[in-house]
Amino acid sequence: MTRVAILGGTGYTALELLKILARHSSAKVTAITSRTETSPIREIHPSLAGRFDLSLENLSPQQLKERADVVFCCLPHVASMEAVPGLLEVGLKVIDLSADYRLKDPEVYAKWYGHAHTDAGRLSSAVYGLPELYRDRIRGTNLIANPGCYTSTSILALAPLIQQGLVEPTGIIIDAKSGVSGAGRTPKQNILFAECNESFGAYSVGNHRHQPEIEQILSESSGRNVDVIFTPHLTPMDRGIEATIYAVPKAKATQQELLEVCRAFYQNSPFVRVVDRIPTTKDSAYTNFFDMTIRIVKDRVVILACLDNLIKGASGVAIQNFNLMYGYAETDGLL
Ligand SMILES: NC(=O)C1=CN([C@@H]2O[C@H](COP(=O)(O)OP(=O)(O)OC[C@H]3O[C@@H](n4cnc5c(N)ncnc54)[C@H](OP(=O)(O)O)[C@@H]3O)[C@@H](O)[C@H]2O)C=CC1
Ligand SMILES: CC(=O)N[C@@H](CCC(=O)OP(=O)(O)O)C(=O)O
Repeated sequence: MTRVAILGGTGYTALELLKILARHSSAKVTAITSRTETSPIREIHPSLAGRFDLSLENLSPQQLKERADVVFCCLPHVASMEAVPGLLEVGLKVIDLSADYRLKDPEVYAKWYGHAHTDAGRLSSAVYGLPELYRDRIRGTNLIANPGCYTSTSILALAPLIQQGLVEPTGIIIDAKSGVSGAGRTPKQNILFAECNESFGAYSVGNHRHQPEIEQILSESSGRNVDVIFTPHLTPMDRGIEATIYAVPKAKATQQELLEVCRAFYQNSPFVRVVDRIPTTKDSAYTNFFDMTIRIVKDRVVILACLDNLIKGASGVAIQNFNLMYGYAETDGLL
């Protein structure tokens, strides 16, 4: 059994992690933290009643080390890079769900997050936790930078065709839509029911922080200089992300040939489904699957992709990373 602690236990990603860990063959949750709450976890997340008896606690790194082997850090960015160094220093492994260790360049981080990086020395060694691209690196690391939800959708959709030189790496347009849980459980005005219900719109146009993350990972993994326009939208659903992506073809290939390239690329990836039909968010809701298809429309390749932002976009992929780090089956807890 691997002993697991969760930081930020009152939030949505923590809840999804706990639901998955409850059915994992080899993980035992031994601590769940909060800065302020001390209630039993079943009172904060009633769906966990009967599954976990733990209460929330405010624990130091040393106290966590006595109880756990690995920590899932479910804190907001900035708060996370304040917590992670202390956890690593006492010898814990860390899977960080925030954005704090995803970008390699601290200046790019400061520009997009509006905050100087306080643990910049670890950015080069943290491993980007997208198993479909970096399975081997994930196996040997102590610090996982778990990907963002829009980012996973966009990278998984584009990586095969960019790596194979089948679409131009520049001028790519990613038109993405997210359910409201993507914004977390911490209250904010734009996610109040009366603001977002029956309403739909774009936000952070041209300046969303997932744009440099998508470009960094697609460029690094393909060896090409990838440039995208990323436009996120908030849609009045609980959960799910859909991305419609437009790219210029670089070589002559039919729709079926492009689908076959993607199927071959993901043949050893149990959570990627390259399908013929157009996927919807309901197909992958509450699962760790990523669904994609391709159409050719006039002179563009159009990729359509969906995942559940809280599972494949956050807590599910975090468990995939945990499984790889500890040598468990990649699907443990997730099917
Ligand atoms: N929601 C999503 O779909 C996705 C989220 N992520 C990332 O995962 C992380 C967690 O997200 P999510 O669970 O949705 O967030 P929530 O807002 O639901 O929960 C975050 C938790 O962190 C704690 N917290 C809040 N502010 C601070 C702070 N300043 N210092 C320390 N702890 C704090 C809170 O717990 P308490 O107040 O009890 O201490 C809170 O419950 C974030 O970094 C997010 O960007 C990544 C991919 C997708
Ligand atoms: C709907 C919504 O608000 N979504 C969030 C993305 C959630 C996510 O993946 O966040 P991190 O990259 O910070 O971990 C946003 O646009 O900020």
